Amino acid sequence: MNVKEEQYLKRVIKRVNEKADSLGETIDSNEDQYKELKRHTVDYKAELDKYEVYNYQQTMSFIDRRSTLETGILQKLNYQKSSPYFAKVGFQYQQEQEVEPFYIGRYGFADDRGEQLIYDWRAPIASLYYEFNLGQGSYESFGKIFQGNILEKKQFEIQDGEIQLLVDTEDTVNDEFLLQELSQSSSHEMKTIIQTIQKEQNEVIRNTKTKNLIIQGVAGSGKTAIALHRMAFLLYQKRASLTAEDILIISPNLIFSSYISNILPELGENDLQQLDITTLGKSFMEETVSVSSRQTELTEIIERPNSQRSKSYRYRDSSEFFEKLTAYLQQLTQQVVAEDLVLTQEKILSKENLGRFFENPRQQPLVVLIEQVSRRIAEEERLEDSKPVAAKLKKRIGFSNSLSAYLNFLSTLPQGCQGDSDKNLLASSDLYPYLYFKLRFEGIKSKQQIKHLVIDEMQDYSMLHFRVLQALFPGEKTICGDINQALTKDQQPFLEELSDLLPANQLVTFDKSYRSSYEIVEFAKQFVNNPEMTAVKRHGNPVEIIPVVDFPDKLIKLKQKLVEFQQSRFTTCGIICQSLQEVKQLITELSMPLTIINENTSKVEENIVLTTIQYAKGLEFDTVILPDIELGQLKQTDNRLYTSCTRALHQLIILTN
Ligand SMILES: Nc1ncnc2c1ncn2[C@@H]1O[C@H](COP(=O)(O)OP(=O)(O)OP(=O)(O)O)[C@@H](O)[C@H]1O
Repeated sequence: MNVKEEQYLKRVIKRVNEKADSLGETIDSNEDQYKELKRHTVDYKAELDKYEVYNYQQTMSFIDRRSTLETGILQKLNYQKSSPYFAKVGFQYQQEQEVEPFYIGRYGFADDRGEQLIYDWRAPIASLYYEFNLGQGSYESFGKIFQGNILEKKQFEIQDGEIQLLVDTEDTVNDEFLLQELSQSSSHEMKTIIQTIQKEQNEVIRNTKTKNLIIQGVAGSGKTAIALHRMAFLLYQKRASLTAEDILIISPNLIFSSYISNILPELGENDLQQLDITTLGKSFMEETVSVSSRQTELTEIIERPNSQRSKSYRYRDSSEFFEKLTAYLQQLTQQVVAEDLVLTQEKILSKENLGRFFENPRQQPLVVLIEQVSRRIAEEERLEDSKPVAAKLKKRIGFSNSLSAYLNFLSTLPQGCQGDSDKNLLASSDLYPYLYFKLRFEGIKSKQQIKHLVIDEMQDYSMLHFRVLQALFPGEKTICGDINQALTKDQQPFLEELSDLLPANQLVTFDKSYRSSYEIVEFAKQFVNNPEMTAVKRHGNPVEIIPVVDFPDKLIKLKQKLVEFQQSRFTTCGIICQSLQEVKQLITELSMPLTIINENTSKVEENIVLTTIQYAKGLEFDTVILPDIELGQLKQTDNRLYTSCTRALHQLIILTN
């Protein structure tokens, strides 16, 4: 029992309560005022002129907006009543005698007298907690560096207004706290990690300078968590110029979107917009053509990697495909300048001179370039109208729109690689190649005013995806993923290519895994070639490998494990299959409440989940069961097996044929 800290906590909670009570009263009186105004406008409808009505409406909308704001503040105060802060730093500024205490919490709090009793975890002063051990420390605020000595660091676990745990720590974040945090059971929603952000993670979260930040990290190293905390930090830091509407997250599927959707609201910010890559791509298409499902293509590539379809889909990610696409675009330009241009009966522009107009260092879209060139020719040759010139040049391309030109390009590809796009249905694997083509052919107007793009699971996108995204969203980006978790391809030159593509980038690498127990990380490491990967020293059960002889035997053993899970302290279990076929078989045989995750699943309702790695990636479960692994698979490198194993926090069970 630390009397001083108990007293401070009481004082803070008292002030929070006072503020919450007074705000509660204000909200109630706002509500009364709103109702009163509404009643008045209804009762006196016939007598009010249009200006009075307008005035009433304006006042009501103002009250409404104020109430929304105040209700948000009240929610934060209610949280603070129970758990106002989690850390304290005692800091002695250089050349000062006094040691000032700073308490750090999820939200900041100043009482009515303006005394800052709690600092938001994103405030500059909180860097002292995340970045420094006891001793010398500094932080930057408004461009000024404040230096001094950190003489005290405490970490708290406060629940229901009571101190449950209090430790003095010399380090940045105390290990005991981290381990306690990591040993908790998971839920189907991602949690905030503000209490235990690690030094190297903090540097990324607080990085405001890098335009394109790329985070390559081993499974469970906190990439997604960090990317989201970084957004919360930027929203706080740049609140005058950045709002939640300015940020867009590209997420791999619906279930992942729902898994991460509560982080920003928990941190007191509005939720961020999320879109999958196909929906985003489709929003840039003016044509009324449909686009097939990316998830169906991914399933084909994962489950039948050698089928002709898979080869054709994967071909679109290859450098050969990109070279052919670029060459085709060049050929179209060549066609435009291949012959002399008859301007009038007397005037002919030689093809050599025409060619000079078409030098294109700024890589303008071909159609735009033709229009510009036509205007220049008309000006130089004193023609009345540039349109007939443009029409003649466009005719030489042979296609009136990007889609027909792109479909023609597909027909020039080697047999078996042409794919199955047509004028009514574009294959998902053709969507971004097509958008790239369109960008270079007639251009795409960027509609969205997105200032920051977050791309998670970067390894599952091709360079063409990134080329298009960079062209459409030239602003800031946070891109994270793990090349060893690539679902569909060998990603060796991926990071180099990505770095070359994005200007002003910084690549950060994380090797420490926080999600899984030591035993699980050590086991999973054998499936990838990454000796750098390390685990937090949090021990758990050994990985269980259970041989099964046939399907009925498998069912018995699987059911038994599920019963054990239900009796354990764990709350979430993921059964991750190698194929959809296995999922289908298990659905009919496992007669118990479980949630099947597929393309359309947006919420997990049950504790047990049945799915494939395509949908489980990015997620996590206390217990993971892999029901259909061949013994031979355990002896070789395998991205998908690595990804599957690392979904587990505490327990990994593998049933082998
Ligand atoms: N500093 C931390 N303190 C507490 N928990 C952490 C910390 N860093 C990461 N974690 C936890 O580790 C788990 C993995 O985090 P996250 O999903 O962000 O990792 P990831 O690198 O995106 O994983 P993957 O690539 O395997 O999907 C989460 O449960 C997260 O809360």
